[in-house]
Amino acid sequence: MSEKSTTSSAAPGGMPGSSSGRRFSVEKPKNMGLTMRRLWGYLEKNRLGLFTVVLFILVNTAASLTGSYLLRPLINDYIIPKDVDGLLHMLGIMLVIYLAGATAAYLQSRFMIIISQKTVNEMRNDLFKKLQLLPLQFFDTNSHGELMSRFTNDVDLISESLNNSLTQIFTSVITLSGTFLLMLYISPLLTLVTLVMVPLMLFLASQVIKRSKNYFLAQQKAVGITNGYIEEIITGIKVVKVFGYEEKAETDFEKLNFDLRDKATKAQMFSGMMMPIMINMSTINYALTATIGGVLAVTRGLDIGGLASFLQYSRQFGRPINELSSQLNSLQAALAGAERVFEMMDQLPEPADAENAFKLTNVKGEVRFEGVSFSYSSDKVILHDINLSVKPGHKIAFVGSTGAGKTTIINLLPRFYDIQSGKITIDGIDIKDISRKSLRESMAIVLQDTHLFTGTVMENIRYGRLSATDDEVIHAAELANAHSFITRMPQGYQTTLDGDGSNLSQGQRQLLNIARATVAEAPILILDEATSSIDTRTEKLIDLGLNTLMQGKSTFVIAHRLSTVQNADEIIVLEFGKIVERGTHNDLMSGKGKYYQLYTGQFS
Ligand SMILES: Nc1ncnc2c1ncn2[C@@H]1O[C@H](COP(=O)(O)OP(=O)(O)OP(=O)(O)O)[C@@H](O)[C@H]1O
Repeated sequence: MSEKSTTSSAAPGGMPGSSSGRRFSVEKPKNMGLTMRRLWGYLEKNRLGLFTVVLFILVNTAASLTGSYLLRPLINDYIIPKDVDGLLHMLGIMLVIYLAGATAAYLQSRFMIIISQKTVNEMRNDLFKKLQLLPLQFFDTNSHGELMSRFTNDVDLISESLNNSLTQIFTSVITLSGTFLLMLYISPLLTLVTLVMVPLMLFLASQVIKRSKNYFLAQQKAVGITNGYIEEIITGIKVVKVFGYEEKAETDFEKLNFDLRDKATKAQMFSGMMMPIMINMSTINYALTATIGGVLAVTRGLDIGGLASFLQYSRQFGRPINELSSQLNSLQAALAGAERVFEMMDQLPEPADAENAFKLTNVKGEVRFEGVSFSYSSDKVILHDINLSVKPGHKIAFVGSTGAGKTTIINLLPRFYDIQSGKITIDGIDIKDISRKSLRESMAIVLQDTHLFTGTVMENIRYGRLSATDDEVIHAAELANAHSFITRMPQGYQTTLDGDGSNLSQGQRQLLNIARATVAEAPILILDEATSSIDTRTEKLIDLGLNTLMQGKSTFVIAHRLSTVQNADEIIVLEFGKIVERGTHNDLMSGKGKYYQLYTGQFS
C-alpha cells in the first residue's frame, strides 16, 4: 500500500465522513411539501389509528392543563378555608384527571409505535421491491453503502420521527396555546412577565445551540474520518502487515484521534452548558413571577390559588417551545431521509417487456451479434461494431488485455445493459423482443466472483433453478464435481454457509458456482473464468466440472486458461472494444499477431 492511498481516502470530506455525518447534521428536504404528501400517502392508510392518537393527545394535554388549573380552587376554596373533606374530594378528582392523562399518554404512544412501524415496514418493502427492478446502471453509479443507508439510516430517521416528533409537535402546540390562554385568563399582567422572560431564555438557548451545533458537526466529521481510517486499516490489515505500515498507521491514527478528542470535548462542553443555563434562567423566571405575583396579590387582589396555578404554567411554558424547536429539527431530518427514500423509489426501473414479448421455448442456442455498439455512458463508446455468431453447442472464447471489453460483451447477452445500435439474436429472435425473464432463464452464468448467499449448500445450488428437486441438486453437484467435498462437510448438503461462504476455499466456492449453473439446465452458458490460481487438484476438478457443464451448450467464455482457448471453436481477440483477430487457436498462432503475443506472454 502506498502511503498516499491510505491518507487520501481518510482526508476531510472523504467518503467515510459524509455518510455517517448525515444523521447528526440537520439536512433540509428539497421539497418539503411533496415529501410530506407522499409520507402521508403511507400514513393515511391508518387514518382510524391516527384519529385515535389525536384523541389521546387531546385527553392527555387537557388533563395536564386542567390538573394545574385545579390548584386554584384547591387552594382558594379548600386549603385557605380549611375544608378538609372538600380538599380530599378535590384531591380525588385531581388524581382521576392525572390518571386519565397518564393512561391516554400511554395508549397514544403504543398506537403511534404500531402505526409508525407499520408505515416504515411498508416503505422498506416498497424500497426492496424497487431495488430488484432497478437496472444495473443504477448500481454502477450508487455505492453499496449509500444504498444500504436508505434502508438503515433513512428509514430509522423516519420511524423515530413518526414515533416521537410528530406527536410531540402536536402535543407541544396544544399545550403551548392552552397554557397561554389559561395564563392570560388568570392574570394578563403576569403573562406579560412570562412573555418577556421566555423569549430571553429561548434566545440564550438558541445561541448555545448554534455554537454547539457547529462543534457537533465538526465532531461528527472527525468521527467519520477516524472510523473510515479504522475500517480501511482493518480491511487492508494483510497489506499493512506485509509492508510494515503499522507504525505509520499508528501515528496517522493518533493525529486523527487527537483531532476527534479536541472537537468532541468542545462539543460536549458547550452542550453541557445548556442545562445549567436553562435551569438558572427558569429559576430566575420563577422567582420573578412569584415576586411580582405576590405584589399583585397584595395590591391588586390576585387570588393565591390563581398565583399557584400561574406559577405552574409559567414554569411549563418554556418547555414546549424548546421541545418544539428540537422536534421540528428532527422532523426536518426525517423528511430529508424520506425524500432520499422516495428518490430511490422514483428511479426508473428496467424498461418493461413489450406486451407481445416472446417466451423462449426449446432454445437451440444460436446466438448472433450483428454490428453491436455499446457505451455505458454517452461520452465513451466501449464496444465498436461487434459481429459474431455461435452455433448451438459451440464455444466462443474472448481474450484481450484488461479493459478491452470482454466482460461488457457478456453483460449484453442477459440484457444487463441494452445496446445502442446493432442487434443481438437468439435462434434468430432479437433479444429485445424476448421477455427478460425468459431470456435470462435460457442462460446460466458462472462469474469470477462466486457469490454465495446465507443458507444451506442445497439452497445455494438450488438458486440456479428454484424448481429443482433435492435429487436434481445432488445430481448437478455430482456433475460439477462438487459432490465429494460437500458430503465431507459436517452436515453435507444441509451445511449452512454464511458471510458469502467465507468458510469455504476459493476452489470450493467455484465448484458450488458451477453446480448452481449446472442445475439451471440452460442452453446458453456464460463463463468468466477465474484468474486466481487454485491448487492443481482442485483446478482439475473445476475443469472437469466445467467441461461437463459446457457439453451441448452454446458457451461464451472469458478465457484465462490455456485449455479453454485451445478447445474453443472460435477465439475472439478484443482490443479497445474492437475485434482485432478471430479464429481457432491454431489459426491465430500461425498468424503470429496479437493473440500470439498474448498467448506467449500470458499462457506460457
Ligand atoms: N459499469 C460500467 N460503467 C462504465 N464503464 C464501465 C463499466 N464497466 C466497465 N466499464 C468500462 O468499459 C471498458 C471495458 O471494460 P470490461 O470490464 O468490459 O473489460 P474487460 O475486457 O472485461 O477487462 P478485465 O479483463 O480487466 O475484466 C473499460 O474501459 C471500463 O472502464
